[in-house]
Amino acid sequence: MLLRLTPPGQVPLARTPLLGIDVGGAEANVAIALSALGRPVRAVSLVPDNPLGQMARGALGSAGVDISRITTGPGRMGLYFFEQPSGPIAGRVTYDRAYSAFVAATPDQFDFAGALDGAALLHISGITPALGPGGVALAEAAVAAAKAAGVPICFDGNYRSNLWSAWDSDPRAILTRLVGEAEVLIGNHRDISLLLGEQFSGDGPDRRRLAAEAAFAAFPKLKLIASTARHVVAASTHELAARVDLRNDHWQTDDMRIENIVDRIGTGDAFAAGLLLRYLEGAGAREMARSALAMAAMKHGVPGDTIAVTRAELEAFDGGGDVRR
Ligand SMILES: O=C(O)C(=O)C[C@H](O)[C@H](O)COP(=O)(O)O
Repeated sequence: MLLRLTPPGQVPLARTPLLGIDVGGAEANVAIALSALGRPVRAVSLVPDNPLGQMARGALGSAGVDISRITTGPGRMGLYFFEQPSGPIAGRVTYDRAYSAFVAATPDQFDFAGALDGAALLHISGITPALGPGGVALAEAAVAAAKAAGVPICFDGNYRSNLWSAWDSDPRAILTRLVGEAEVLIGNHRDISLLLGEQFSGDGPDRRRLAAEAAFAAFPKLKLIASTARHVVAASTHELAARVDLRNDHWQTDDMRIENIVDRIGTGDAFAAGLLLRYLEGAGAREMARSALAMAAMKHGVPGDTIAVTRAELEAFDGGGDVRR
């Protein structure tokens, strides 16, 4: 978990007198979205014992997530600054999260086995190991505990090159070990290329199928691979499709055009929540892809890193439009 600081409007970070504050973090975003959709969710983390840690914990707690396993420890809260895309200028993330309380923690400070008691799934993101050796140790301990308890694992690649390049890391080796234990992988052909050291040729859906087949062959535990396909038309207009590959089936939705984007951060995590909601219910590829795409699409209209919509709101989603009253 970390806090996001955002200049209002399109003001550049270097000149802003004001910053808005939100709670984010890949796993936390999924936890909040799934909880709002009606799934019981428990979060495991460690935050500093100060108002910033309380804010992070509080965001999960007020969304109905079980925060009894979020403890406190010495160190700081991780931060990041986000400049929204603006016309021809790309958006930008500036991280300020080294030496966070979370990465300073060691696996023995967590009771992963206890936290996983009764769990249907462990969700973990590739951002956690990208944080440094401390993050790798925590991610590996959580995955080992899930494996020992027979709890399936969902791994969302979430590749963050700026985090991996900030230390002497070997992302391929680390991510390969984690994905090797996963039943669900959220990642596209580029994530799979990074894992396998192999490029996939072809266009769009063909390349994704080739990549998925290679990943299924390399990682025998994988049952499901899901990804988004994004086409950036303009800063505030994107086209988005969802793809789900099972070993014996696949589904790719049509492109959905999303205009007047308010905030694109957290759309991948909203996608993960929509996917997992239906995966845990045993839905097929088409239903999972549709639910994941609807959640991702809706997140583009919500400021901040997180989205909390109910199941009824997800099911009523029809691409937006006028005011309902
Ligand atoms: O970058 C990080 O370290 C974070 O965890 C902050 C954000 O909350 C997630 O990155 C959102 O991820 P997307 O859903 O892929 O946009």
